[in-house]
Amino acid sequence: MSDGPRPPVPLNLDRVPGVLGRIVHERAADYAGADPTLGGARPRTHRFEAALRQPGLSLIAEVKRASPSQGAIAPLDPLDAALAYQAGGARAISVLTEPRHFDGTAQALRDVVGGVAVPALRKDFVVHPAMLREAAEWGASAALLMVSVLHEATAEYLHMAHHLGLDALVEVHDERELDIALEAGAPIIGVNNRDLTTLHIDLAVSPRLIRRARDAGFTGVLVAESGYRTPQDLGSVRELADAVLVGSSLAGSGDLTRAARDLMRA
Ligand SMILES: O=P(O)(O)OC[C@@H](O)[C@@H](O)c1c[nH]c2ccccc12
Repeated sequence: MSDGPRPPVPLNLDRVPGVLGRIVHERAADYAGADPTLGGARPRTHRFEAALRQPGLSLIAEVKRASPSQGAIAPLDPLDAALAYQAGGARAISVLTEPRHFDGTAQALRDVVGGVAVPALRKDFVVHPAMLREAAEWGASAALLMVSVLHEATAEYLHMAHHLGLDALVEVHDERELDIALEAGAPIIGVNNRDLTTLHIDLAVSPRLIRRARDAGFTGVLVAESGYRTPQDLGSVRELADAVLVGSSLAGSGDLTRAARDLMRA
């Protein structure tokens, strides 16, 4: 059996600025020396993509216990939180696995995968092929790939994710990154309203880049990410995006099922 795509050229993480730069350097150190081989190809189920393609705006609800911008959010039990989100109508669950800034763990993802019916996304700062192999081994349906980190290696990482049977949420924050994602042939593109180098949120970013993607003829799935707290906030993407990714406002709400339901009420 083939070992799949060749290991990619090393990433140049020194170009990544600010808070994001610090985190990706830490993650790269965590995985320095890890085995980059992927193993044999796994069948793609497109489960994550199918969940987001359902009619109406799909909710990806995030298990987020802490963040660099807010510090501690809530001491959630990951599986309880995911079940509550699912009961509130979430069509997919995003699980942070980054340990230092987001209080995430591998076990959180495994617990969620084992306990919910909807697909799960590994939300981490992927800087090494081993992180994708883990995502597949832990049962995730998808992994996050950030163009701001991977740059011209985005297509290669997308190919590796697909080889492992994973869908990829390819995240962009500006026009240049969007063009890289489109060029890479990403079937699912997420537009982050938060600039991860400064943590500043601008809800105008998602509608702007989603329009640009559609104008360029993109027929894949588009996800608006970050900063959504009220149904009114969703107004600017309701008719544009296929899905919205929401973490902090749900995770810190105290009643996750109700918060999910209330947010998505048209
Ligand atoms: O908590 P918020 O503002 O609802 O955002 C959720 C999600 O978009 C955010 O956690 C996120 C988007 N892209 C990321 C990349 C890494 C870590 C976290 C993220």
